[in-house]
Amino acid sequence: MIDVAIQLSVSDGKRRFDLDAAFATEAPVVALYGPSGAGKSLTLQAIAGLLTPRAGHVRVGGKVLFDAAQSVNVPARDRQVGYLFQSYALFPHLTVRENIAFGLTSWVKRLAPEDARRVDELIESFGLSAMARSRPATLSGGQQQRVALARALACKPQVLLLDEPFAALNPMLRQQLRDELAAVRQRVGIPMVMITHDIDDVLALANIAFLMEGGQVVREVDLDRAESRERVRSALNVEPARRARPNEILLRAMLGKGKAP
Ligand SMILES: Nc1ncnc2c1ncn2[C@@H]1O[C@H](COP(=O)(O)OP(=O)(O)OP(=O)(O)O)[C@@H](O)[C@H]1O
Repeated sequence: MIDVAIQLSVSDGKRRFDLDAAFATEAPVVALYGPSGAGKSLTLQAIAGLLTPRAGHVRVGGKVLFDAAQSVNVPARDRQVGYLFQSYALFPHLTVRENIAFGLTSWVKRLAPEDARRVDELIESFGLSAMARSRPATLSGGQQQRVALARALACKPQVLLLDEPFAALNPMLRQQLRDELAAVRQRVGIPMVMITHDIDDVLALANIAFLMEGGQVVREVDLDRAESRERVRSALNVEPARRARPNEILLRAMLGKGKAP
């Protein structure tokens, strides 16, 4: 269960943005979808504890991570949240293995034997064994994404937050890594909240999509409902003129961004 209701404002002196976002769902894969500047990244940062809302709450899997009324604000490092940043944010001077192990170590704490085993398992299961001693700059985009994903999972998160997980990848690789991510989610069994601009990501991975606009959640589409599925499935039979991206046309219509065919 992910239950988010947050109000916060950010300002750089000249501009101010007010976020007032709320959504709650039992669905395992949640997409936050919407135009640039809608407040999706700020929402993810507030869930992770990187930003503190002035009001509201963040509850994940029955745990209260933030509740303004009850003065609860679990520090980011204790939230058990895995965060995959848009550009992966890998440390260029560390090897693949060191990157994955990073959150499990510190200046004073060396990698414990059980953590080292976990890191090695992740390296193996993400197909990174051959490059475990390489640095990120020598890896392909897809390999870098796998390292970032393995790093996000290393500290056994209770939820995985993904900010545009496929944005940096070419279209061919994107489909392959969507499949891999779906398989990883099945394997680790934790919920995911994913930001995306790409309708195909929503269709391939999400159980529910929340459309964000102007700092608010303005609509939800339950992709598990038979009716929604039927509309998406019927997209495959639309006339040739619309065949370029039929899924996009339909989902845009459902999310209120255009006309249904
Ligand atoms: N510190 C800040 N000061 C002022 N405005 C900010 C600050 N941080 C973010 N914003 C603004 O808040 C709005 C929402 O930002 P956010 O990054 O959440 O958008 P987004 O929906 O994730 O967009 P994108 O899809 O382009 O990443 C944007 O207009 C952004 O410019």
